[in-house]
Amino acid sequence: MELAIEIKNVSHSFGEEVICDNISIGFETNKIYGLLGKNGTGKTTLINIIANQLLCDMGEVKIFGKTPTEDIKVLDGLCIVREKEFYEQEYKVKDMFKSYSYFYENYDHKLQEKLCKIFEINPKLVYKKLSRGMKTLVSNIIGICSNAPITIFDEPTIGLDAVNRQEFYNILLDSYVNKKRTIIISTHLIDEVEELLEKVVIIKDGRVEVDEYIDIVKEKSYYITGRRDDLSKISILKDKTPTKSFGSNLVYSYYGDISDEDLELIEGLDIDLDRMSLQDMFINMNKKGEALYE
Ligand SMILES: Nc1ncnc2c1ncn2[C@@H]1O[C@H](COP(=O)(O)OP(=O)(O)OP(=O)(O)O)[C@@H](O)[C@H]1O
Repeated sequence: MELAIEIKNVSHSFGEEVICDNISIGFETNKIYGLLGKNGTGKTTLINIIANQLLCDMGEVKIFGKTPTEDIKVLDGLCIVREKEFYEQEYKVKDMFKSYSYFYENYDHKLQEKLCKIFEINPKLVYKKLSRGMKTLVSNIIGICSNAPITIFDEPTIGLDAVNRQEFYNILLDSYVNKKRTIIISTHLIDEVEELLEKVVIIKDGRVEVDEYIDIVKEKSYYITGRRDDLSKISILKDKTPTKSFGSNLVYSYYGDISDEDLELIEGLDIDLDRMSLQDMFINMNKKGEALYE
């Protein structure tokens, strides 16, 4: 297993606030990752550290086996796509494409033309006159056409309508199938990326909560429903708070393995075991569950 990015024991704080707390992740080559986390969990901070745009307090990041200090050229293999890029606002879109294309040795100009037609972007327009969604599309087109060995999309569908969101992900997948590379999509809109992802990394409270193949994540995500007294016999639910209750029935959301003893009990008792979607798993994992009113 070759690693495109190796994050080793990275910690970073802004003032007193710990954002990354000893994070270690290996992003493999030629896989599509979802980097998931609630607002403010540090996804962008981590991306900035990967891109060497922010120096972490501790730990190190290797790109294809080397830190940027060892070889600054490793950063050439990286394309970061985000809304707040430092684009020259007065440039025409076509000039922007041209200047960005120089950074990427495998930039696909033909695909760029096709994508402009599909997304109805007029390359002759001045960038600052584009709508918010169109600006996002320009960034995404650069990201797709870069063919960079590592492409990171930070919230790539901000401002896009439902049609363009779907179209963007379809095109991204086609492009990936045509040329395999490491793609990381940082988002909290999980439903729309679920089908695309091969691996999922979930960040919570500055730590890596999940780093797993999506099929395994799905296999380990359950809703467990039954009567309160039956469910009290299931050991994995001890000390857990139910997600919902209706009458004498409770629903628990559970992520993890289920022991054979618990499975036997579940089969023997009147308990339902249902799969939980990635989105629901993410929401339940991050739920605070505090009452709004006393
Ligand atoms: N330059 C900075 N100085 C101080 N605090 C910062 C700075 N950049 C980010 N933060 C703080 O670090 C935390 C993580 O921010 P970050 O932008 O990395 O989160 P995120 O997971 O990308 O969030 P979102 O999903 O909302 O974009 C936030 O509390 C944010 O206020």
